[in-house]
Amino acid sequence: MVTPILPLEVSQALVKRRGKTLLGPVDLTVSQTGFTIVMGPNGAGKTTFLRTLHGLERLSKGEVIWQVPLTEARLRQAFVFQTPIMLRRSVRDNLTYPLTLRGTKKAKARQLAEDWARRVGLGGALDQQAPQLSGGEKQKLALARALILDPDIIFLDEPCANLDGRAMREIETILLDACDAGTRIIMATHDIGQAKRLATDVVFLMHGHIIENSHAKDFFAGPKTPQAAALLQGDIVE
Ligand SMILES: Nc1ncnc2c1ncn2[C@@H]1O[C@H](COP(=O)(O)OP(=O)(O)OP(=O)(O)O)[C@@H](O)[C@H]1O
Repeated sequence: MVTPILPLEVSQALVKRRGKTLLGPVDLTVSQTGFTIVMGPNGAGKTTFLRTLHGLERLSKGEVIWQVPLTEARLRQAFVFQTPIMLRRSVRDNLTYPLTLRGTKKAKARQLAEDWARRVGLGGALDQQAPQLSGGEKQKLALARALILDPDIIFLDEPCANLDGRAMREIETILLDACDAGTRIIMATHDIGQAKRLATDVVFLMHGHIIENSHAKDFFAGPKTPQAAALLQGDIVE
């Protein structure tokens, strides 16, 4: 049996750059299942927080501990950036590339690429050059490219920023399906409606600190902090 990589234990994690604290110290346990939405105003540290969990940020102090060795944990997680970077190749090649890098046979990789392209609505675009796709299509390709590796956990940094309602809904459906299939999801968003539609729990950040970490139902029914209450009311939170 494969050892689960979760729960993830974040202990006193601190990220400082040039004397400025960007994040922390933060403590958090990421459970094995669920859809965590990370909220907070601009500059609160959401991106830094996601990057820290994923292992992209050098910690000034503290630890991020997976249940498996780090080299293995790295291979079993994925990150989707707000502005995805596409290979200057076809949609098909963008999808097969991460697989062949990991040793998947060419025919199998092509098969999976075709399956995933279809699942995200890009079945008709397999031979199109990826950089020529629309913003929403690029985001769907970025998602497929992450999910094709069947990660245990996926981090997403505002994947729907600048997308219209239809593209957003399509991406949300893909994410909810992945979550139902057992992929742990942690996603930053500014969109309160989206947070309500997707979250099982919410991490609310202010000035690099987690000031709330609650079940989504509790958070949206009655946030514990005035900052979160203000944000949910549509007030400006700084
Ligand atoms: N490499 C860096 N060096 C110095 N400061 C940084 C660095 N990266 C981020 N910051 C600062 O850290 C703070 C947190 O940034 P971060 O991008 O994590 O916030 P955010 O909540 O994701 O913001 P937004 O909602 O605007 O995307 C900001 O004040 C930012 O300017």
